[in-house]
Amino acid sequence: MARRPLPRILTTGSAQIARSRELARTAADSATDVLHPLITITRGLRRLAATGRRRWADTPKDRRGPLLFLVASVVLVVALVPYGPLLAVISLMAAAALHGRDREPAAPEGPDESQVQRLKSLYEALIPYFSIAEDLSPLYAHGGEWEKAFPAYEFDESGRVTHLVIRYPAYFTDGEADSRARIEQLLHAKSGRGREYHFAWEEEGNELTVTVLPPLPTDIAAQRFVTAPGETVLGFTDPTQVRRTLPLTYGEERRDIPPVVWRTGMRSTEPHLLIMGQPGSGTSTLLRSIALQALQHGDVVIVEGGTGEYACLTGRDGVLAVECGLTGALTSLEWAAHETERRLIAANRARQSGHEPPEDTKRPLWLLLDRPSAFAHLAAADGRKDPQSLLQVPLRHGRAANVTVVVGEQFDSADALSDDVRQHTRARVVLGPATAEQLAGVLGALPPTTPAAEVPPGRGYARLGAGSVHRLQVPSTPCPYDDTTSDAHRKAVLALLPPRTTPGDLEPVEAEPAQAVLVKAKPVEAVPVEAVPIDKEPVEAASVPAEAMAGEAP
Ligand SMILES: Nc1ncnc2c1ncn2[C@@H]1O[C@H](COP(=O)(O)OP(=O)(O)OP(=O)(O)O)[C@@H](O)[C@H]1O
Repeated sequence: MARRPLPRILTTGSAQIARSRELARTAADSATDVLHPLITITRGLRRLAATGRRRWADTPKDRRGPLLFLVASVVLVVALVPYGPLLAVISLMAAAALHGRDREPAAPEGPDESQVQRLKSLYEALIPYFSIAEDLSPLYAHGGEWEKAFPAYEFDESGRVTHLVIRYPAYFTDGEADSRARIEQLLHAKSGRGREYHFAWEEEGNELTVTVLPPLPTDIAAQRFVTAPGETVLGFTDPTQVRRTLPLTYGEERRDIPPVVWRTGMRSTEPHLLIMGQPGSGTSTLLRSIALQALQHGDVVIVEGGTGEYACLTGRDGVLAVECGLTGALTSLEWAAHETERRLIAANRARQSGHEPPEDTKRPLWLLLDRPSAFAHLAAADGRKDPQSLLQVPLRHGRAANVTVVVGEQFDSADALSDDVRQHTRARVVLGPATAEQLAGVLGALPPTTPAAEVPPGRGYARLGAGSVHRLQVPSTPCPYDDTTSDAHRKAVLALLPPRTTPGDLEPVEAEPAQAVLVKAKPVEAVPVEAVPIDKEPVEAASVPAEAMAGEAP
């Protein structure tokens, strides 16, 4: 069959067509330039009309009548005012021109080339971990589709991953800490260097969500936190796991930050705290912060074996003792052990007789020990008791007696901690740089985040009982006599100190108001004393049961 010839225009006129196309395009461009204001105003009018329609649809039916009346009145007034209609038209055109302007060009969708490259290399790196030979249609395979494995991703301005959802096959052993750790290490090495990543494993959906965590704020000064009695703020954390926030003052600014709140007292499941860290990591600062909060509602005994700098607390209302020497430490802790027993016995008696526990058993008593291991060494050299042995009763029975023990210690002296301290401190904090072994040893679990490249003082992790591990930043609570720290932060601490009530050099033994109260309370029961005409001081009558109580204790 003979071929039909092509129309002439297609065979000979291609150059002409191209020229005509060019001409048409230029004409269209010029027309667009000329008509641009008109196009903008038309677009604006369209948008204004759409907004008006939407508003009308959103207006409840019962309000439409009055609205219509209002609009009609405005139109009438405008129509009657001299030049009103002209002004109205000009205003409408101006508003339309304003609304009709071109909006910001939409950001290009999907990752750019370098981002695709990053995701691809991450995908390739995960293949050995997320595939097995028996899998006939593996999600992870060389040359496979990374889009299926990474359903969601976000990048920062520098092109680094800030959020990534990773799908993995159901046979991956995501319940095993080692398997998880391998993936977390790989992701950190490949895209997280210098930043902290949070890993959320969703075992049911076989998905891992990786999120970059912003650094925790380091500029929070000591202040009165909005907490209930029995609550102590250890520091501040990420909003990912803590729903509660505290309103905080930052100079003149106010911000809401999620806190790590530790509950103490009778109903607490973690009534005592252990803080571990490297030298200079901020353990003394945290102890000072706890002391300032504790003094709001209770009494504090401080035993200092390091360079904790608690001089600012000496002689303040509620501070029963600040001990730096072995003898003082032993005396204070011995008293604290007896006081715990006394409180227990008094509370038990009250319970048995169907009364409320006496008031003097309810006031919280805090024993704060900074580096007690320093005394262990001294005591051994001197052939005396290790002060830590006196913590046995407060640690074992403190919860029922409202006695709380906080121990701060350095990693290199961890061996010197007594078994009681290890067993009964269920609230744990690690401050400063720490290895995975150290973190797991103290917290009993690894944090769900990668280690920070730079660890500021007061940065670490907290775990309350069997709860999750939280990142933690302790509020800056410097010793106010330390003039190397910020003036504002020192002043903030000074403002929180209770007034001085006793001379700074008083011995703790003299500061035993609780026992004195008990002694005075006793003669009420000792009715026979009143019946017999003996004008003895009640102190003598009461001193017998007080001693007997101490003797009864286990
Ligand atoms: N949360 C914090 N915010 C700001 N600075 C802090 C914080 N914690 C500690 N620092 C600063 O770090 C330094 C060391 O703190 P601190 O004395 O509390 O550490 P430490 O662990 O007790 O060490 P050491 O036992 O060697 O004294 C101090 O200068 C202190 O001001």
